Amino acid sequence: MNPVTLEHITKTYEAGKVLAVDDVSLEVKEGELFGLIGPDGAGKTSIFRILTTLLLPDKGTASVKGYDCVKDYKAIRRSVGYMPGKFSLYQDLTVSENLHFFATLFGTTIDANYSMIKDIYEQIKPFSDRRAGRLSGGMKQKLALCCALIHKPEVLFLDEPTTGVDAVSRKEFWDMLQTLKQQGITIVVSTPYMDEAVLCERIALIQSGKIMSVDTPETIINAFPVQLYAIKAADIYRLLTTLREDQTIDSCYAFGEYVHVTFREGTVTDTTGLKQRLEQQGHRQVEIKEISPSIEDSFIRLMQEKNLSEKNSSDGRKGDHM
Ligand SMILES: Nc1ncnc2c1ncn2[C@@H]1O[C@H](COP(=O)(O)OP(=O)(O)OP(=O)(O)O)[C@@H](O)[C@H]1O
Repeated sequence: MNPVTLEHITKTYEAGKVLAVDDVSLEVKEGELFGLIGPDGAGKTSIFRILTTLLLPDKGTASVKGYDCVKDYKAIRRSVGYMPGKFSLYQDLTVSENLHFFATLFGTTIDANYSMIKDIYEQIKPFSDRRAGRLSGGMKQKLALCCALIHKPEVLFLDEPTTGVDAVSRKEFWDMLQTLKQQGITIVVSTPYMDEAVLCERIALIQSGKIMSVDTPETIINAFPVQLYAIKAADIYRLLTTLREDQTIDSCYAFGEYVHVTFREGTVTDTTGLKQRLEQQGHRQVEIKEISPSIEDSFIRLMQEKNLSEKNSSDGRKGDHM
């Protein structure tokens, strides 16, 4: 049996008014580094809290290591490690006091499981007498990871561990996850940073509580159905407005210094013609090139398709009442 499963999990708040998780089914495989990728409010934390038994689902079933997330909550709490999104350690306790505290809570000692945290703890050891509240973001994150690992969990849940952390610490953190994975721990990690998706073996793209796609990052990228273009001009904002009005263009959105564009199905993709039209409309330094999509492009495409199908089904329902 897969170590993490969700079957038709739904979670609402405020007496059903806020739909946070919408009929989600997922399986995470043994020893996998699995990413839950989505923006703020997508439902990632709600899913983590259900899997770590801190929240009850409205509907559906979930299990971790074969234990039911509702009935077997005690067994789950013993066998998982959880690093919540918000910094969860005791700010007034020192680094070593925090670690001792979490070890004691799980009925173990730092010495007993030191091999588990050694590589990470060695990096914060020089600050072992410093209060957690006075550590840098990257250090706090390393300490939180040590505390989540101190009882040798079989499954590790990390909710947005790199949010608000500098680029170097983010890189170091992902290197640590790769090392932990090699020790056989199943890791489920969430992030709003699309560039981190490619560091996972498989990912689920989540938006408004719905899973839009689950696969390897590579397969999701390869499934992008059309050719993508990047267009640049001296005035990027005016370029975006012009492109939105162009009848041949299906979608366009700002992406760094470029606008990413796909053409409508059935239209002849004439980039030379488009360049000329843009220049005739006063755009300067126009550049158009074919590019390969990134996970972020795939996410945007899936989101647009989801919105369109929801709109069509809602229009259909309205039509039924007429
Ligand atoms: N206790 C709550 N009461 C009401 N609404 C909530 C509550 N917790 C979460 N929500 C709402 O549920 C939706 C999903 O939130 P959730 O925290 O699970 O998403 P997330 O992807 O983890 O985003 P974030 O990073 O912002 O926490 C959001 O619309 C959020 O505002």
